[in-house]
Amino acid sequence: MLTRAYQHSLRGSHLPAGQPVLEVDNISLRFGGVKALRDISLTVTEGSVHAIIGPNGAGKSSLLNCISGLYHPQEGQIRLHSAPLAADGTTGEVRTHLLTSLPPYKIARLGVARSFQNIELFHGLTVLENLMLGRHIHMKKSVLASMLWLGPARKQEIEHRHLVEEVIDLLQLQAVRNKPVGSLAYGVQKRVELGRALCLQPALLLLDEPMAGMNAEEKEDMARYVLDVHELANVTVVLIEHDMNVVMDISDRVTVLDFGAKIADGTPDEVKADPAVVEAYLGAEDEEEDRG
Ligand SMILES: Nc1ncnc2c1ncn2[C@@H]1O[C@H](COP(=O)(O)OP(=O)(O)OP(=O)(O)O)[C@@H](O)[C@H]1O
Repeated sequence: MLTRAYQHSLRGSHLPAGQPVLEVDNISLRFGGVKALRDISLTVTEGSVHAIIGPNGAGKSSLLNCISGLYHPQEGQIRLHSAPLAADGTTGEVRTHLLTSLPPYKIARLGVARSFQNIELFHGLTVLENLMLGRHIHMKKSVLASMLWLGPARKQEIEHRHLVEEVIDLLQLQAVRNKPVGSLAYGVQKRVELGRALCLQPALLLLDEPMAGMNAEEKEDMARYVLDVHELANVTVVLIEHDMNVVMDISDRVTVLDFGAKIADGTPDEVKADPAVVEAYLGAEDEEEDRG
C-alpha cells in the first residue's frame, strides 16, 4: 500500500504488471566436470518478488551470474523485455534483449542492477556519496566533477540528489546519510547496498542473499525493506536466499534449485508443500547434522 508520495519513479521498466520481464530458457552451465546449472527455465513477471532458493551449492549464485552476464551458460538463452515510457505516459514498444550475448556493463545499462553476497561499497565514503555513485550510469557529467561541484555538473547533481534523497527516505537511512559506510552496522551496510542498486532505477533488481549473515531481527528488517521496495517503488525483484523461511512471506513466486536442477516452481504455498522441496531441505539438514 502506498504510504508515501515520491516524485521520481525508482522503477526502470514500464511493462504492464504481470508481463514477462525476464525469461530464462533451458540454460546449462558447466565448470569442467561440475554441472552448476542443468537445463533451467523460469519466467519473472513485472511487478513481482521472485525468490530463487535452494540448499548450499544448488546453483543460485551461478544463475544470478548468468543473468548479470558474469557467467556464460554453454546452452540456453536469457531474454530481458523492456519498454520505455512514452511522452503521453503510456508504455512504448516492447523491446527484447538477449542477455546471454551481452557483456555485464551492457546488461547493467539495460537496467539489471544487482547486489552481491559480500558488501561491495566504498567504505571510506559516506552513505550519500555511495548512493550518488549508484547514479553514475545515468550521469552525463563525471561523478568527480559533480562531487567537486563544477559548473553544469552542479545542476545535474541537484537533479540526481533529489532521487537519491527519495531512496534515503524509502530505506530510512536519514540518520546515517553523512556517515562513512565502514562505520555502520552490517545490517545497515546491506541496506545501503540495496539503496545503491535502487538508485540505478532498475528494470530488474537482483539481490544475492541480502539477509546472509544477519540475526533474526536484522533479517526481519531487511525483508520489510525489500517489501517496501516492491510495494512503494514497484520494482521487480529477483531474490536469492538459502533459508526457505525468510522468503516465503515476501515472495510472489518461488523457484527451487537443487544440485543445479529446478525441482519446483510456484507460489510459496505450493512450493512449501512440494515433497521434492521438503526432501531437498531435509536432506541438507541431515548433511549439516552429520557434519556438525
Ligand atoms: N567460478 C566457478 N568455478 C568453478 N565452479 C563453480 C564456480 N562457481 C560456482 N561453481 C560450482 O557450481 C556449483 C553451484 O554453485 P553456486 O555458488 O551457484 O551455488 P549456490 O546455490 O549459490 O550456493 P551457496 O548458497 O552456497 O552460495 C557448486 O558446485 C560450485 O562449486
